[in-house]
Amino acid sequence: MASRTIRLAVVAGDGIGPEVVAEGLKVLDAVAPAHDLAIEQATYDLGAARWHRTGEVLPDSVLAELRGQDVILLGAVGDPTVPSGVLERGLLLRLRFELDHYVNLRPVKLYPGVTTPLAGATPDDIDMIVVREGTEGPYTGVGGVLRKGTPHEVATQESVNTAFGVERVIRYAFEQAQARPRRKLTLVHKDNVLTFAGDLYQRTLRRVAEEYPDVTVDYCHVDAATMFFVNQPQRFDVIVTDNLFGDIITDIGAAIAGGIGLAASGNVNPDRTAPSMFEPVHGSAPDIAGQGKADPTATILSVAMLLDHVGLAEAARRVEQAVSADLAERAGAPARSTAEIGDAIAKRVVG
Ligand SMILES: NC(=O)c1ccc[n+]([C@@H]2O[C@H](COP(=O)([O-])OP(=O)(O)OC[C@H]3O[C@@H](n4cnc5c(N)ncnc54)[C@H](O)[C@@H]3O)[C@@H](O)[C@H]2O)c1
Ligand SMILES: CC(C)[C@H](C(=O)O)[C@@H](O)C(=O)O
Ligand SMILES: [Mg+2]
Repeated sequence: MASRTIRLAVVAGDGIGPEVVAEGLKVLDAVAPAHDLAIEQATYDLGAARWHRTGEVLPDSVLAELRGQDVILLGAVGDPTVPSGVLERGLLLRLRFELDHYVNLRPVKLYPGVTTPLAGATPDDIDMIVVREGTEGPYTGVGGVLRKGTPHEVATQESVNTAFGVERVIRYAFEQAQARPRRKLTLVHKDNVLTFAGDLYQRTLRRVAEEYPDVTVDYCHVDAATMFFVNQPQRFDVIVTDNLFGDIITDIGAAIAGGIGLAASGNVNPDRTAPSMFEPVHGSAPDIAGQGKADPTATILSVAMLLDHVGLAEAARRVEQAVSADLAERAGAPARSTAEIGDAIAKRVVG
């Protein structure tokens, strides 16, 4: 009998979600035996198909079951046949909010041999962690619409930032920065315009910084940050930022580190009061769904983050090394299908 069992909830979701999740699970199954790990897997049918069939997005009973799991692996949600926001807000964001995923952890890392659009950039130049706030900011849904459909319509969407929420994500970012060789933390915001929220982030950063004297603190407006991602990515080590800015800069991060098919993430509840959820940064990619073209690497790297989160650092390293070795051989090689990439990485994990 395995010495460790993890209860894993799988929400494959829409579009390429099921395709990439299948490969993530393939690699997880491959790595488990060597680490004496058993996976108790529960699959949850959530997403566009269920919504069409039943009108349900995330029933409370399913949410309650998910709370009882150790960890969640999610593919992607969203479908062109479902009104925009129904699944994104009702399923994905509801999970992040209800399970208190206040850290959205998004590494931006160029692996050796991967082609980047940044001329001359090396893996040393692109190696950062974005700590994106996950439960506040403009994502809370506060706001509304007046006189809808008239020429006098007014739509508001407020950014909600609490002292409690800002401090806990900043503390987490300091811990990340302190554990890395460069020990540098950059706040990315827009405090010259968003003066209330930006000021709360700035004051909190400076107060918490006193407890981390060995971490260098820096600030960058988000518009400038998008530019520096492209022309000076080595400026960044750990970034802490609000929910929306973090969403945007991590797509840029994915692009500079070899593409959205490689970008992994974790929706982390650091206090472990509910299961954390790991998922690729990308969406359901309806333009390539069902064609075996999706790159499952982001999901497989998210599985590595998942393993690390549940305390299996050695297994996580093994998966990351297998991915890195696979990536190193891709340049110039013929394109492979989703399953072929998953097979190759699973084989390396075992071998
Ligand atoms: N976390 C999530 O579940 C999540 C994230 C982003 C978008 N979405 C949703 O996904 C749907 C599509 O959104 P979008 O088109 O803006 O973003 P997207 O990330 O799905 O796709 C953007 C582009 O990247 C490509 N791409 C994405 N993942 C890829 C992969 N693994 N391999 C190769 N190419 C890949 C797509 O083909 C597309 O051209 C929308 O409904 C959106 O709301 C969900
Ligand atoms: C689909 C959407 C709600 C989501 C976000 O904005 O967080 C996505 O873009 C992401 O990056 O995970
Ligand atoms: Mg996004």
